[in-house]
Amino acid sequence: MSLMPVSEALENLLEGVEPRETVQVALDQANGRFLAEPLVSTRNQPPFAASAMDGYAIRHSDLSSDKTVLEVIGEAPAGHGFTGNVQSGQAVRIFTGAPVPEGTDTILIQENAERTGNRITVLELPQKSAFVRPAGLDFSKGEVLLSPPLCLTYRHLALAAAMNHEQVPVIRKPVVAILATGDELVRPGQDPGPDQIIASNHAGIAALVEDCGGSPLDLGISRDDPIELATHVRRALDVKADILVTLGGASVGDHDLVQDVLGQEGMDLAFWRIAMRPGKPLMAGRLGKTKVLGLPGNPVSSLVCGLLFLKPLLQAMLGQNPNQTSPQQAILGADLPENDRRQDYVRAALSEDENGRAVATPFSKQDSSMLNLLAQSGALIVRPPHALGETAGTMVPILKL
Ligand SMILES: Nc1nc2c(c(=O)[nH]1)N[C@H]1C(S)=C(S)[C@@H](COP(=O)(O)OP(=O)(O)OC[C@H]3O[C@@H](n4cnc5c(N)ncnc54)[C@H](O)[C@@H]3O)O[C@H]1N2
Ligand code: MOO
Repeated sequence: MSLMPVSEALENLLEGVEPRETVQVALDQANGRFLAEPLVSTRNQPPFAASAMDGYAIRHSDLSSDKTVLEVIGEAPAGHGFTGNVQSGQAVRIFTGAPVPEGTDTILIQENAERTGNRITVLELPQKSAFVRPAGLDFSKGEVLLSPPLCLTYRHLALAAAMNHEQVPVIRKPVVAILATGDELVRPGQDPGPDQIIASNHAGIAALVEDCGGSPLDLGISRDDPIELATHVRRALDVKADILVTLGGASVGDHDLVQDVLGQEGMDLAFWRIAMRPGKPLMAGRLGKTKVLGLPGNPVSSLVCGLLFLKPLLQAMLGQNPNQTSPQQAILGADLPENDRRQDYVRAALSEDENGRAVATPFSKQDSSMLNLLAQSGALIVRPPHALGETAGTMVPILKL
């Protein structure tokens, strides 16, 4: 049986995937969303020369090496500029953020002025233009300040607000319909029958989808019954899901019906079975405009395939560079045997040595049903097909979890 290499499968999956459409969302809905179009400033910031300190707006040319005395002729709080023109020998009381009055060019901070009635004495000479923020210091009208690809965070949203955008154009969240399959499964919180287990993959994959910026849609659990499976699959198409993720039923057993049913529903199969462990029975295809990703049922296989395939697919749909999970290096913490023909993703504890370097120590058990070990793992050690045995202390590529 030939197995497709991981890199080829990923390339195949991402081929021709375009970012989803642009939607406008309010700033308070935009955190963590992906910017769809360049954001252009609609104004200068600050829009006027503004004081950066509380003090007095003065004319620098008035200052002399002797103690200069100036007459205070008015006040400029933030939001209320002084309207007059300041002449030689005059000053205006000013506060942080207020426009610098006409005729003045320098701010004398109040700590360096002694005030008596309407007069101030300059105690320390400021530099010319001290504490004046020129108009447009931060940015100017027409400048492109934010550009895709970009995941909007608090910093970008504050800037978008300062540019006077009430809404921002973001890429629509891809909808990922998630369908678990199997007679043995019940939802978390339910009482399983004697031969049943709790469906865990759904919770993990839904969280991964959210982390990646997608919108998970719970299609529930289908029994191992072709008619029930087909009904669930059609629901994913009815809601125009961008991706249908099936969990389980991907392998070769008599009750692994997923691929047959999807085929009957019209799926174009792109690939099935890849040279990867865990995750060999991974399947991908297309049902109309919906991408189909059939993840293996074994929980660790499901989640590792989610990380390696579903995540990049979502990144591509969100206009991001989908190669963000490139491996880092760590010191191997224990010997590893020779690898077979499947690229291996070895669950490993991550620690630091005395020099602060990352150490990845593989767990001795690697069964793909063991979620507890995956939860304890800090990294996956990536082992290419047919890698030779490696001894502790060598450098190995890892994917941090
Ligand atoms: N004869 C062969 N048997 C198997 C092969 C093979 O090549 N030849 N491949 C094995 C590999 S590798 C994997 S991985 C599994 C995956 O099989 P399926 O995708 O068909 O998954 P199921 O058989 O439905 O389930 C496998 C296992 O996982 C449990 N499961 C399923 N869904 C969930 C869920 N949502 N949450 C938690 N656990 C789930 C299920 O109960 C099974 O224990 O096939 C091997 N067999
Ligand atoms: O590929 Mo399966 O995922 O080895 O357990």
